[in-house]
Amino acid sequence: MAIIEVKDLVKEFVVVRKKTGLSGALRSLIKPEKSIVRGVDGLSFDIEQGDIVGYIGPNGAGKSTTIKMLTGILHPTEGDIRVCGLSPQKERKAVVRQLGVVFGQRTQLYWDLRLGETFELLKRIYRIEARRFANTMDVLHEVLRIRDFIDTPVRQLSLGQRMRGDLAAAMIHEPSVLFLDEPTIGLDAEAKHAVRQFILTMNRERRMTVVLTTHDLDDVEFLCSRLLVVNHGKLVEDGPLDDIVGKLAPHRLLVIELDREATLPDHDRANLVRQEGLKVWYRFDKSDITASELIADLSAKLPIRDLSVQEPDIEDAIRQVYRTTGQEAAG
Ligand SMILES: Nc1ncnc2c1ncn2[C@@H]1O[C@H](COP(=O)(O)OP(=O)(O)OP(=O)(O)O)[C@@H](O)[C@H]1O
Repeated sequence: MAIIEVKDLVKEFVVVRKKTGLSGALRSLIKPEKSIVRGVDGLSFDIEQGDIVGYIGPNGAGKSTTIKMLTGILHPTEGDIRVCGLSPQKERKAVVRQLGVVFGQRTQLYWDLRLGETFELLKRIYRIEARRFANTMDVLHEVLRIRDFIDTPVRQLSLGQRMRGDLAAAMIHEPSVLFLDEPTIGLDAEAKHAVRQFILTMNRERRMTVVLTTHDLDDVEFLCSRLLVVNHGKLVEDGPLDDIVGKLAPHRLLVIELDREATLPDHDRANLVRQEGLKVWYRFDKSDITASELIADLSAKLPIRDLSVQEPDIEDAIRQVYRTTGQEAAG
């Protein structure tokens, strides 16, 4: 059974259109002009236990609204959600025990407490038995190296330390699902690496399901077995990163450096797209011919000194999904 089930989910917001000028402001006050914004527009998907799923899309696509509904913070306008078989809205307390939530842009730690005091407080809130708490803390110390700043007040932590503290706090009650909203935002390369390693470790060792919202495609590449791409509140792609990129950008380039000038042969499954001196570029589709077949064909006809295969740029491919699906949804 899927650990997260989402069916025909819709969230509408009522927004008041403000008029300009004094008379407009007065009119808005007396007779406000309201309109409806669909933040989420008919989403359906399932997530299996132990998956790490990247939930991505451009600004305003509906990611945070979805996460807020999955965690019970917002109520859907329509549709059904089950997390661990429970409704986050109707059985909020029971669901919250199963969830860890981290928002990269906003700490959930207590600003005035030392980090260790925050953990003690959470231990009481979740009524965690002392030995279990000590074991979890040992694991968290090992993976996140939080011992160095456990006695520092939260307000004095660096962004990277604070994020490690937030991740640890989200894990204290050993949740089955972890929701991460931009967990690497603003972090330096080392801190990003630490966060990503932590997510992988928790996933592998505890079979923890992770739903990750991010604009950082390195997070996606490093962590996610599956991507859900949303745009204008709708699901527009669902599958492994490689499949999505392969579908949108199926072409690869074979870059050949020649030993000397030669007549460049045509190929029925690859196109010669560029030539500069002794360097030539052939474009081919991975589903038509493999790189090794093409290399074998061409090396029989060309004096090759060196060669390389250029994969499509992931960032370009994802930008293309956002652009094309955005136009479709708007049109
Ligand atoms: N409280 C609200 N009132 C009115 N409109 C809202 C509210 N919250 C979200 N929206 C609208 O719903 C849509 C989806 O917003 P959401 O914050 O879920 O997008 P997002 O994908 O998380 O974007 P970002 O990547 O910028 O964080 C947007 O059009 C947004 O303006």
